[in-house]
Order: sequence, then C-alpha cells, then structure tokens
Amino acid sequence: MSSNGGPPEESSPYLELDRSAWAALASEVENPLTADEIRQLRGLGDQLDLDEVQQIYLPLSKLLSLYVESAGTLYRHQEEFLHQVQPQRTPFVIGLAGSVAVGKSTTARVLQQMLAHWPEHPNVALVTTDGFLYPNAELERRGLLQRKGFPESYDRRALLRFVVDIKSGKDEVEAPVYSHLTYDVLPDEKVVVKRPDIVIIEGLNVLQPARVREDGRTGLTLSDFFDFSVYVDAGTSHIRDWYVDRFLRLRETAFRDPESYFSRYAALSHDEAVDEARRIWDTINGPNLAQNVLPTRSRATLVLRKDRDHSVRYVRLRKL
Ligand SMILES: Nc1ncnc2c1ncn2[C@@H]1O[C@H](COP(=O)(O)OP(=O)(O)O)[C@@H](O)[C@H]1O
Ligand SMILES: CC(C)(COP(=O)(O)O)[C@@H](O)C(=O)NCCC(=O)O
Repeated sequence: MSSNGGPPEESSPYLELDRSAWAALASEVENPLTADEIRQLRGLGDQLDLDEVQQIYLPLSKLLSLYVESAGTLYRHQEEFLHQVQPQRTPFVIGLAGSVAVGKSTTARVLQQMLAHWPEHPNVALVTTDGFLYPNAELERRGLLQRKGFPESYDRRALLRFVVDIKSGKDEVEAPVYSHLTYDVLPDEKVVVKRPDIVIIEGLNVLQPARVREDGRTGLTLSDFFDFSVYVDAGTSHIRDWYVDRFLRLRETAFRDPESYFSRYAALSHDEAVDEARRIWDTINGPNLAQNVLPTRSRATLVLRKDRDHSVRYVRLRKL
C-alpha cells in the first residue's frame, strides 16, 4: 500500500502509510495507557496526547509485539531443527535513533510502557546511549568537548560490548548513566539490565554503520544486534525550532537549578537565550544531524515522520 492508497511501490523496499491509514490499524487494539500515564511520559516540548498515543503508538507497539512473537516462533523452530535445547532465548533488541530534540526519549518511554502491558513480554528495559559518552574530562583530553553527540564522543567499544552481552544472553548487563543536569557521565551510577524480554536502546547514533578498522577490515556495529529499529524523523528546520523552544523552557525550569551545568543560561534574556540555543544547534547538533544521524535513516526498519506540530504524518516500514 502506498500513502496515497495506490498500488504497492515496486521501486522501493519500503511501505509508506499516511497517518490515516496507519491510525486505522488501531481500531481493534485496546490502548493500555491512561491519560494520566501519558502525561507522565511526555518529554519537555512534546505534543503527546491521547490521540497520538492511540493513533500512532498503539499500532506501532502492536506491530513490534508481532515481531517479538515471531522471533519467539523462529527460536522454537530453530531449536527443533538443531535437535537440541538452546540456551534461553536472548532479549529482543530495538534500536531507536533520531536527532537531538526530535522526541526520541518520549517515543522510547511510550513504547516501553505499551510493550510492557502485553503479557507475552512484560519486562521491557530502556537504555539511552548518552551513558556511553566519554566523561567531559576525557572529551576535553581528546579535543571533543564541542562535539558531544558525534560518533567519536562515545566509547563505541563499550557500547558494542553492552549489546553483545545482551545478545549473548548474559543474565545481568550494566550500563553507565549520563546526567543532563551536570552535563556529564555520573561516575558512581549504573543502570542494571536483568534478563529483560525486550531492550530498547535509544540514542543519536545507534544506527551508525560499522567503522573500517586500521587493518582495512570492517568491524561489527551496534545495529548488527538489533532485531528491529525505529528512526524518529522530522524536517531539520522544525527540529531546530523545537530545540530552541525547549532551550527556552529549560531556561525557566532545569537551568534554574544551581547544580545545573547550564545555570548561567537562566540569567539570559529571551533574545540572548534564542541566540545561544541557535549557536549551539548550528555548531554542534545541526552539523551532527546532517553529517552523522540523518544518513542512517534509511537503515531503520521503520521511520516515524513528524510534522511541524510534532504529530506523526506518515510511517515508512521495510517490506518483508
Ligand atoms: N540541558 C538539559 N537539561 C535537562 N534536560 C535536558 C537537557 N537537554 C535535554 N534534556 C532532556 O533529555 C532528554 C533527551 O533529549 P535529546 O537527547 O535531545 O533527545 P530527544 O529530544 O530526541 O528525546 C529529553 O527528555 C530532554 O527534555
Ligand atoms: C546527550 C546527547 C549527546 C544525546 O545523547 P544520546 O542519548 O542520544 O546518545 C545530547 O542530548 C546532548 O546533550 N548534546 C550536547 C550538545 C551540547 O554540547 O550542548
């Protein structure tokens, strides 16, 4: 089906469903979240309401649930075929990518909550890749403080190890934790992932292709271990506006905390804050989106494309 309801597009490996075609899929699925739960999930600046959850995220969580179930069926068939009892099935891993300020964390939290409501896979873990950023002191040593969020600002080997451990079926896997308040990795905190059914790994660069090593070989990359991936997408000028709006709101909330690395921004006038947010976008997050994040979009299994008002306009899905 194409977005205009016409015949399948044979020149593309994707199906595209416009909002109404996608939303129509929701009619037979019961929404497991209450309006109150949705309010609690909403990220700063996100226009997430009951309609959006019902029309977009409900079908998405149902589709994901289908994928998880069929991975389970495949696991059992493989076990029969190999005539042996395999170790316990490994968690189903979902990668969630997209720009700074596009609303990844809200999408990830909604999916986590919704997927956990299905009895087949109640234990859904969510890990953000920011914990794998090098600490500020190390970024400074490497001359990367102004490139936070670029692929090279992460400990990619540790991140890959983390996913490999999950897909090896390790009982407990730990990840480091980042604080937006201190703008640094928290040295003494860890998040522990214990035998989940599903793990959502959310971050700017989760769909980066493998790097070519010095010996000319191509290594493994995170997405080699993903069972499904989602790219949250929107026009770059909209995302820039959302970033600036969020910066203005943070100036009145989080930046007021004296502990905040950004507390000096709380004193800026409205116009100065807009200029500063645009400067950060135009020097760091915008170039990172253009050079590193956006080029990975076509690697995703599914793309959620948002409009200026943050609502999803269409969904693009890999054909099977
Ligand atoms: N300086 C900051 N202070 C406090 N919270 C922040 C700051 N920057 C971003 N956040 C919050 O961190 C989360 C992740 O933001 P981001 O990496 O831009 O991804 P996204 O907007 O796609 O979720 C969001 O919930 C956002 O509101
Ligand atoms: C922490 C982030 C790099 C996002 O990390 P992610 O969880 O996507 O890996 C980003 O939200 C951020 O704060 N970028 C910093 C841009 C700046 O230096 O202000």
